[in-house]
Formats: sequence, structure tokens, C-alpha cells
Amino acid sequence: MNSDTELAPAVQSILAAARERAGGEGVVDVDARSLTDALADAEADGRVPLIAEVKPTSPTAEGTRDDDPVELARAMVAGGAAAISVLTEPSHFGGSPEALTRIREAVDVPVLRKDFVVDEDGMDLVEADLLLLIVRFVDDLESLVAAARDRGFQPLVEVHDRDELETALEAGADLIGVNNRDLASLEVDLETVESVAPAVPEDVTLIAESGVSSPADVRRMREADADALLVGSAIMDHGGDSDVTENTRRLAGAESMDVADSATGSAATDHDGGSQI
Ligand SMILES: O=P(O)(O)OC[C@@H](O)[C@@H](O)c1c[nH]c2ccccc12
Repeated sequence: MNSDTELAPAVQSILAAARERAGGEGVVDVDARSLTDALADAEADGRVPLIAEVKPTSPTAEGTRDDDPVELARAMVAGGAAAISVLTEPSHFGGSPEALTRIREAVDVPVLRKDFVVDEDGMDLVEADLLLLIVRFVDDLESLVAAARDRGFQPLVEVHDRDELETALEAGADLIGVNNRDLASLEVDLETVESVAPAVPEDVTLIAESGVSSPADVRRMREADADALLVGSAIMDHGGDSDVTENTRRLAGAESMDVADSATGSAATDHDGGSQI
């Protein structure tokens, strides 16, 4: 793992809190819903495969959206989301494992647990269909990927550059998220996916993460060969009260001819997402 001192202060504090958090009691055993099936269903239906994220706030968001997480998740599925991501980090993102459990009971699409899991104990906090592992923050990725699979999770391994991609592939990852946001500077650059994607093998599912705010961004990521997109802020519209179903639909419909405003504009507001985590 790289030294924490290179990371943005907000990220250092998130990681410190994650290392202090208690793990689960006992080892979870998940009967997971397949992400690749859900992505294929969306595609067959003419929707852009979207993983929509329930993220009440973030260290740099312009506000908190404190609607019921279950209602938010339902609204995202109604708007065509193929899967749901749920932040379970409590102190910086307003998330909770309980919210994830309630969401997973309420929807029938796969649910990703989005958190800063750094060891096996941290995996056992709550059941989910997918579990995020961030290459930069873990020491022995290969054993964590295996431990996640032993529990029934589909591990989604997050990378930010080609070196990290190499590490992920060597660890046997078959679901890879390329984060457009640099966790050191918190800056977003959609070129990240464009530069890493050509090195991702065909049989690996590539998910473009972060910074997608408009239908044009969606198309740009798809042209870069992303199989799916993970979108939070543009759908949540922190500090606003826009319709989450509509925000989702607008992005999920970005490749359909009949989406009127698909050429320009952002999903909900004209924020640039640049400093949000
Ligand atoms: O809100 P955005 O820019 O659409 O980003 C969503 C998601 O990619 C982002 O929340 C994220 C990606 N990887 C993370 C790791 C931890 C916390 C958050 C994240």
C-alpha cells in the first residue's frame, strides 16, 4: 500500500476511521445476485448499464440528501439502474450497514457495498452481492479477493492507473472499476478510464467510476469501452431535491435516440463533480 501521506487529508481520515471500526461477528455467507447478468439484462433492454449509488453525502459534497435510503434505491431502480451501490461508511459519507440490508431486501437488483474494507474482518459487517476492494488501500489483494469469494461476494476491484490494473489482474479480479477520481488529489479526470481501458482484457468487466454527470459523459465512457458506469453525485444531487428517478433515467437513456436532452447538460445541476468524493 502507498503511504497515506500522499493522500488527501479527507481520505487519510476516512482510512484511519476504517481501521478502527469493528468487524462483523462470524463469517458471512452470501447468496449473491449476479452483476454480469444484471448488466446484460439492462443492455438487452436498451439501457446503459448503470450502477447508481446511494451516497447521502461525502466529505466535499455541497450538502446532504437525507431521504430514506430505501426510497432512493427504489427510485433509482425505477429509473432503470441495473444495480445499486450503497455507501456503508458512517462518519464521512452518512452511510450505514443497516441501510444496505434494508435496500437489499427492498430491491431485486445486485447491491454493491461501497466502503473502505482493508481486512477480512471488515468484510463480515454486512451481506451484499458485491464488495469493493481498493487496490491502493490493501496490502494483500490476492488473499482479500479470495476471502471475498469464499464468502460469496463478487469482488469489485478498484484501480486508478495501469500499475494498479496489473496488480488487480494478477490477483485474479474479473470485475474491475477504474476510478476517474484520484484519491490523492480528489480531482476527477474522465481521461483516466480512457487511458486504462485499452489494457483491460476482453473477458474482464470494466466499470467506469466517478465524475460522470451528463449523458455526454456516459457516451464518452461507453466509447472508451466501459461495460458499465458507477454514478453517485449526479443522481443524488446533494444539496438539491431533483427527482432521482429522472436523474437516473436520463443517464440510463443516454444511448437511446429518443432522449431529448442527451447532447448537452448535466443530469441534475451543473456542478462539475470535480472536488467531490
Ligand atoms: O459521485 P460520483 O462522482 O458519481 O462517484 C461515484 C463513485 O464512483 C464514488 O463514490 C467512489 C468511487 N470509488 C470510491 C471509493 C470510496 C468512496 C467513494 C467512491
